[in-house]
Amino acid sequence: MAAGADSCFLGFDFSTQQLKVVAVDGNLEVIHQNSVQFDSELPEFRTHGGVHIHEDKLTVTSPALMWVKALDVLLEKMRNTGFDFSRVKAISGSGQQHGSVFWRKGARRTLNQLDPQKHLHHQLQECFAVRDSPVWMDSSTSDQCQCLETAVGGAQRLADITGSRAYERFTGNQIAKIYHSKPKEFSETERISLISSFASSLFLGDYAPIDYSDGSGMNLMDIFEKQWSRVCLDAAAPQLAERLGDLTPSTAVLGCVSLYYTERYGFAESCNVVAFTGDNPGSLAGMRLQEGDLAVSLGTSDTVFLWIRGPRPSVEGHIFCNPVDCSAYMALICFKNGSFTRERIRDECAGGSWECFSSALRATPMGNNGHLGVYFDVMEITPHFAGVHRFNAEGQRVASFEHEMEIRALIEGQFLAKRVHAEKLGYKIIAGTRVLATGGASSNKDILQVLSDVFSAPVYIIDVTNSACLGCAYRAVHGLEAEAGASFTETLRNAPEPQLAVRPAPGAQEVYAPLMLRYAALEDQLLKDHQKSQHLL
Ligand SMILES: Nc1ncnc2c1ncn2[C@@H]1O[C@H](COP(=O)(O)OP(=O)(O)O)[C@@H](O)[C@H]1O
Ligand SMILES: O=C(CO)[C@@H](O)[C@H](O)COP(=O)(O)O
Repeated sequence: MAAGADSCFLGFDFSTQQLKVVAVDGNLEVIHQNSVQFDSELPEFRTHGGVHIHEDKLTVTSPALMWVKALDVLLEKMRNTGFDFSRVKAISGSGQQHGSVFWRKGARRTLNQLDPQKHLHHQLQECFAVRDSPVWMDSSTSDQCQCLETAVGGAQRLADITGSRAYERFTGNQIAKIYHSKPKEFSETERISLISSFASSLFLGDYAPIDYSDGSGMNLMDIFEKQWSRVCLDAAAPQLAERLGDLTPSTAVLGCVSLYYTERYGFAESCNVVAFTGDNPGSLAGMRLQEGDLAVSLGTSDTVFLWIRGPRPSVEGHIFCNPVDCSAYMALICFKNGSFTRERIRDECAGGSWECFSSALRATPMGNNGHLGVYFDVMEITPHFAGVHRFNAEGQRVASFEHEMEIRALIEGQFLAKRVHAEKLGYKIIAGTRVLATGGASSNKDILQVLSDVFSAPVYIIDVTNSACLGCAYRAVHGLEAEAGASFTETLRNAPEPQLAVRPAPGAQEVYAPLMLRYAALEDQLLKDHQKSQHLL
């Protein structure tokens, strides 16, 4: 790698609950980490878990200005620790996927003329035509999803173009909802960004393009042609192409940081901004996923993702363009009931302590003596139903489990679901399979042990639980070399390898192989019951 050891690269992650940053030096060693928690450090925005859940329980938004203020606070925290911004050669970053920011007419001029004497949030407060941005947890756009699928010729046809059938959180459907429900705000909008491209716009002092990988999560982009799909744009809203701007390769250098950052924080004028992307694509880069590996991210959402070459989009799961290799793809499955559900069960069954939660996992046997649970506190994405459902070893529904059993049922249920759905996508666990874990809950070894047992495969972790930040610091390094043709793997060959965290316990395969079949059948039945109750069958 070309950079000297005294140079440095930053990776930001605008995720659901916090803004985080990781800095690596020219030897790819992590030299700084910092974060801003939205709920506790920016209480004036009154978020819970970084979001506002509206009265209908379906609409979920976050104030765009909160993310701007978080950046003010984060950069000041870094400066207060003596962080030397003049060493930074390039930055990149990621954002929670699918969320959208609606810039008001005139916002571009404000971005172009940022005054280094003032905070960003003071200057940008009038710049959003829609103050509360829809985020990935929103599930209020079923009607728009139906319209889009009808317009293109069905769910599979939409997946063949965009990599996914219509999903409520996907940006095109969210834009269609805003167009119909807030026509005035829509007409005042000059640009629509994803959270990732909104964040890079803050650094560039100008509108940044949406990258191919995060752009794949919109139901608007043709993932094979890597351009907007005319039929999808037309189905969502008028004059959308001009409001979305161009798409860009995820490895592209977009320009240099604006004067605001050089004058206020001492960044070098030559500091490059490499395209920002989605947090899951960022994690793929951070874990340096190889073909054959399976990554499990245990953040606010839980996701499973894979590196793939010959994508075959289907009506389950998503195909995104690969963020580090333009000729490849990634498959992703998202589960909405992740950390918040684990926190609820921790509070109800383990006195609010992760240590007690872990003790319960250690005290209970693999397979939970046949007790199985499905814990969907909110409408799940994969599969699409809600509710808490508990079953005893005989398959009979029961109303409750004792505390320790409940904790194991939750974690086993979450991981059985991941394996069942990964295998539905065609993934096979074979000898040599590595499961790479990341996200906040990957710091919990007892949770990782269950993951390893359910998948009957060793689990690896990287030092930094936030692989999206690390991945984006790596992408910043690679961005400077990508134009000359260097591959991500070559550029990152000296980065630390993921470390083995846990191996499956003896006998795990025998316990979980039959449980997987049982879980899959149960989930199918619960889905059918839900569809019947909604008159969908
Ligand atoms: N020791 C732990 N055991 C299990 N979960 C944990 C532990 N520590 C933190 N977490 C979970 O990590 C979550 C945050 O994960 P993170 O990946 O940072 O989220 P995001 O990137 O979506 O903001 C918290 O909501 C919390 O539930
Ligand atoms: O919707 C998805 C992926 O499709 C989520 O994974 C979001 O990208 C949110 O990420 P976290 O904040 O939970 O990491």
